[in-house]
Amino acid sequence: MIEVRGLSMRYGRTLAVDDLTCTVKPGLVTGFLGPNGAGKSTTMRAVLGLEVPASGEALVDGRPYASLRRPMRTMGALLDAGAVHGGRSARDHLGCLARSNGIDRARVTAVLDQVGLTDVAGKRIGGFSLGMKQRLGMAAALLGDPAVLMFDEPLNGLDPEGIRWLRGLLRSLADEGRTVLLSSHLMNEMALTADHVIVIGRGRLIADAAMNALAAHFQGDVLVRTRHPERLTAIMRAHGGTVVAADDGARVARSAALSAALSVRGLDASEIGVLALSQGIALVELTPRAASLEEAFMRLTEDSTEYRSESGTTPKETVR
Ligand SMILES: Nc1ncnc2c1ncn2[C@@H]1O[C@H](COP(=O)(O)OP(=O)(O)OP(=O)(O)O)[C@@H](O)[C@H]1O
Repeated sequence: MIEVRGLSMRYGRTLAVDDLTCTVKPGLVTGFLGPNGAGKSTTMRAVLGLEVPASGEALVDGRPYASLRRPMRTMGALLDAGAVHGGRSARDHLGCLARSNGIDRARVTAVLDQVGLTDVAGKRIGGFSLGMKQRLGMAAALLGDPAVLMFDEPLNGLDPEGIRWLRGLLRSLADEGRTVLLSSHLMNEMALTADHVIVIGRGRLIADAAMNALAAHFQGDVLVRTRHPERLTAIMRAHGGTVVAADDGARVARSAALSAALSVRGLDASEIGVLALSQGIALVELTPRAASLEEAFMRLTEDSTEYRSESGTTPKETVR
């Protein structure tokens, strides 16, 4: 388990992490999401004890990482896949790590196999692609067979096959009961990878929710096009619908040119159709629209920016 409690991190005048509290639980793949500069890497560095917090703390299995007796056996991390000695072979690199951490040499062979690098284990790391370096970084993180794993943007540089492989690996690690945290700034990628998401914006917690709860929270709307928007809006509101003018877009058919587009939430398409019929209102279009998680993410992180510009503070909105 990883616990972050009231963590704040500063770089000079920049408050990179602002009173962040969250828990990463075992048995789940947890996505750590936020736009560029949100504070994900800084939080991960704090978890590894690489930065000193301005306040608060980050604990791994109940203890600060720096105080762990055998850190690599408790937690494996990959922050920067490029930060390896290019002159060594993959096997030598892992062998050195194993030796200096008192880890059985047999683990080197095991993790090389686990990440699919056995065939190139004797080659110099300098000639590795970014995807291969990501796999090597994974191997190093797995070397101590730790119960907690943390990866910063591990999907970067992987081709589609590599991404599929990594998703399978993360799933199997979580299924073994390990704690798995990975960061990304791409919500759609995370939707296919994570069971749970922690979203931050400008260093503050925006959402901490199961992936399916987040998807349900951001259900899509129904696009309704009619020549009688006022009457239809009134009847839909009377029946619990939330109605706003919809973005008409550029692709309005000529037959719909005189109509207005409405975005409706709280009523489904069939309910809207029945209400329109009951009032004798013709509909030009009735389209349920699914919100992608990428949109949900944009809306979540936009909210934090909006509040900031209005009041100078960002609220802690936890979607549950
Ligand atoms: N070494 C540093 N010195 C000064 N400022 C820094 C340093 N590292 C990060 N920052 C600042 O702290 C904030 C958080 O950065 P961080 O790298 O943690 O965000 P991130 O969510 O990981 O972003 P990305 O997705 O771009 O990696 C940003 O405003 C960034 O400019």
